[in-house]
Amino acid sequence: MTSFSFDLLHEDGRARRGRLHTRRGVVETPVFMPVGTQATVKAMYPETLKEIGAQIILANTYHLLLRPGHERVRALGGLHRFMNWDRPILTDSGGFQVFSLGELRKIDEQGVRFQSHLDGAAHVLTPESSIAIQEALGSDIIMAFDECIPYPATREYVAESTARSSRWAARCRQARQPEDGAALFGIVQGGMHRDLRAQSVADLLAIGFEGYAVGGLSVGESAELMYEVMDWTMPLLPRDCPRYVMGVGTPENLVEGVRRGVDMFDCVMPTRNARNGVLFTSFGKISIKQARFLDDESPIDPDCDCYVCRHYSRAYLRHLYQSNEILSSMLNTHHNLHYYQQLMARMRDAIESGTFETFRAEFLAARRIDP
Ligand SMILES: CNc1nc2c(CCNCC3CCCC3)c3nc(N)[nH]c(=O)c3cc2[nH]1
Ligand SMILES: [Zn+2]
Repeated sequence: MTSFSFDLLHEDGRARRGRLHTRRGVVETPVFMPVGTQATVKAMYPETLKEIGAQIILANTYHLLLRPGHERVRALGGLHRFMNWDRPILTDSGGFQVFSLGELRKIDEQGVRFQSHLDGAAHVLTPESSIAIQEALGSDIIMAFDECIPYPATREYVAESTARSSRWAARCRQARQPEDGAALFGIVQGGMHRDLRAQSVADLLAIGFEGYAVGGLSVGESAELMYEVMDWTMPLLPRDCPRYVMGVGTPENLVEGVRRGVDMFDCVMPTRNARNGVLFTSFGKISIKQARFLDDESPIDPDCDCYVCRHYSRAYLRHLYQSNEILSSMLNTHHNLHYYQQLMARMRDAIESGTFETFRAEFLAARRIDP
């Protein structure tokens, strides 16, 4: 059983070009991971995900625990077989979704008690059960069970919650089955406090993980504050381990995160925005429902070489969206995910050739909206 490892191949300033070796294949970093909440990246065939360059996707403990149930997925051969995706899958541990989706919930030392947002049934997630669920799903990268601290929060709450997440992290390490080749990542908390972030990193390093995520960001804080927390936290993490910032972000966030030494990202933005008709381009976002696209025969982005931009006009995509056609979500998602993957591929190349700062300057200069 090949175990998990990370190669640091190039550095350009604090930007890093690396390679993850997982039990289900290699992942070139920096990488953007499309979100597949309910065992599907919405509106995308797995074959199309591969065509646009997706190397690894996310799934979620919270959703799959509730439906169809992790034991059912295990009995059906695991998540990869279930959804016909033979590349790596990273699973989040469920805590974040309990807070952002679940109804009534109660958090204590044991874990989180909550009611299903589907049928109100009572459930409990603990560090031990979250790990067991992710193992049952067949996850290749398992996330520690943590509390994503809301923002804003009192310093006292941040300190207490972060200390509890550190205790939970130790329980996750203990709960992991030995050597099944899947990796376990710790998640740094600490809110927006430099000393509490440093304490959280120290706690996790003492336990030891194959990779380290920075949690508690993209929770309503400004981009500047998010970057400041990255500036404090990245240098404290081991240089030879992958760093993953959870729930981030816009194309600009990805460029600024890579510049600060982040290797892995996930965000629902490209897929969710696509279904709402918001499309990403090299010159900024456009909302395809606008009347100005009624007779516009040009592609979404003249600089994009994706299947959608090669075959369909803005006028047609606007028509599909206005008509609430299923193909609208399919084509918009295909283009947005292709844009995100291309952005990451360009950053990987730029770091390799030592031209990341030039890439960043050109990326920022192009951000305007066409008249
Ligand atoms: C959007 N902002 C944000 N997301 C965060 C997430 C979720 C990341 N995305 C998970 C996918 C979405 C559904 C299926 C899996 C966070 N997750 C954890 N465990 N901890 C965080 O601090 C944490 C923090 C986060 N901030
Ligand atoms: Zn395109």
